Amino acid sequence: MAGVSQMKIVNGAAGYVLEDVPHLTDYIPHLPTYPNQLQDNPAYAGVKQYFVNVDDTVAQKIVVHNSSPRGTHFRRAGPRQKVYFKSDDVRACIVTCGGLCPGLNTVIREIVCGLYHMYGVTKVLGIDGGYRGFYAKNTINLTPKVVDDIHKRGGTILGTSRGGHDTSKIVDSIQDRGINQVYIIGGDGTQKGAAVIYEEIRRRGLNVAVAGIPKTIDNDIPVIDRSFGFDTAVEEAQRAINAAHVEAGSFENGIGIVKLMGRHSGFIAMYATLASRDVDCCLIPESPFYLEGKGGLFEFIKRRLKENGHMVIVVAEGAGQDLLAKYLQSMNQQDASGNSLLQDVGLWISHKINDHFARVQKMAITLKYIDPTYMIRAVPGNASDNVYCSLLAQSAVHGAMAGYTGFTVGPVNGRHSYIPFERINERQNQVVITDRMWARLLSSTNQPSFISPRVVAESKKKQYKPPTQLLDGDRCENNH
Ligand SMILES: Nc1ncnc2c1ncn2[C@@H]1O[C@H](COP(=O)(O)OP(=O)(O)O)[C@@H](O)[C@H]1O
Ligand SMILES: O=P(O)(O)OC[C@H]1O[C@](O)(COP(=O)(O)O)[C@@H](O)[C@@H]1O
Ligand SMILES: [Mg+2]
Repeated sequence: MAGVSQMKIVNGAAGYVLEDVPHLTDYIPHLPTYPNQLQDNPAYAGVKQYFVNVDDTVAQKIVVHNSSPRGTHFRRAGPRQKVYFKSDDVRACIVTCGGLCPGLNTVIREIVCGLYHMYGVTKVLGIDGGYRGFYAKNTINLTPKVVDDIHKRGGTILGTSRGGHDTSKIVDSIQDRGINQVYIIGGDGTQKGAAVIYEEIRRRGLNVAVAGIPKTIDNDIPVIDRSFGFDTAVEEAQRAINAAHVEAGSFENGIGIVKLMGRHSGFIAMYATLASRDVDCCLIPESPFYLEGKGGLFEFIKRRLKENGHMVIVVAEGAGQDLLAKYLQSMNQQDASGNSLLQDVGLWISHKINDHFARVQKMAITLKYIDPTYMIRAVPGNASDNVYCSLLAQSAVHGAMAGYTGFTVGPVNGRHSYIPFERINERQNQVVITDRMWARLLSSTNQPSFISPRVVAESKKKQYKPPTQLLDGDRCENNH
């Protein structure tokens, strides 16, 4: 695209590649620097080598062979010895966009407290109601006192929205308010919005750092190990699965169906299934399935009911949409952000199962459908997500103070890194059904793979690789 800055790529020895993030000095040379005041902070005085070395980078792939090139790396997140902002000059703002996610308030809290306690920054504005809040709403002054206990609440104290991204109005507002650090918390759509905001800021030559913090319960953001809120959502989903199991187990031929969020990525359904062990079948968008005939869902349900007398099915909201489109008239509706609005696969599948067992099998079943929808995301972050959110927020603050911009922060193989927007926005993270994690799921539920033996044989013939090949998925959790 014309006018879009190029990703900074640095090549090194033995196939080393650094996919670097932009720095304010790339387009505003000779910016003054200041010593990082953290070096005088008693809390960090005892930390051996507290500052990150400017050359530290994080490898994207950590499973390598002796002949492998060193591969792609990202800049390591963390505090730098030199900063590019004087504390008194910083005017930061925080915005939350897209759907809710456990931990949003924790990230807000830790950005405010991180700026205040680590860097002495006192001017932090909250943008009310997502991107459109930049130009259509008032701002909120955020201080450590205001955010003190917000991490205990679900949602976002700033409010959020879909749609309403108007780049030039947003950047006008940033400029008019004298904001020089923009913290943008949101999912795949939001990070795309952050990338165009960064480009416009750069085009105008503004001394403004743009930092993205990836949020989504769907875990559909690539490169990073996982997105915050995902862990909490999987934990909350257990409650729905437990209820489905209890209900199903209490009736003869009981079937419990739980629909879980996951528009294009089935991570919540997959992890909730693996965690629960009560699930007999998990259906996700990445793995097409069919209902009738040999190897189909109906045949499997009949067998499981015969063996166990009851069963639990977990279905991700984006699963089977192609099947539904065949039966129902596709409405092709979109939300304000342009995300497609899905048909209710849970209701549809419940209806199909009821109908099949009544009409074709002439067998009495009791089916209970549970749709916890927003209950898995409108909750505060759990302990692990809260710690994770704090690290994300602090890494973002360190990056912006050090003059980095146009980046999303996140852990890559456990090490927090600054990742260029291009890499975050180029694709969606999805369950790789040829990776081991999905195989683990299949072996734990013993459900059909819904792939015919002929297709498996043909794809094996086509894609034969030596048995020691590295797996394709770039995320460690898929490849354990
Ligand atoms: N391609 C895009 N360019 C600019 N802004 C976008 C783009 N996609 C989405 N947005 C904006 O990002 C915000 C959040 O997007 P949405 O898809 O609703 O949620 P999420 O960020 O959680 O995926 C919305 O305000 C939307 O207008
Ligand atoms: O009803 P809403 O608010 O549009 O949210 C529904 C969608 O939000 C999600 O929870 C996650 O969406 P984002 O993280 O992309 O905002 C999806 O799983 C779900 O499809
Ligand atoms: Mg999204």
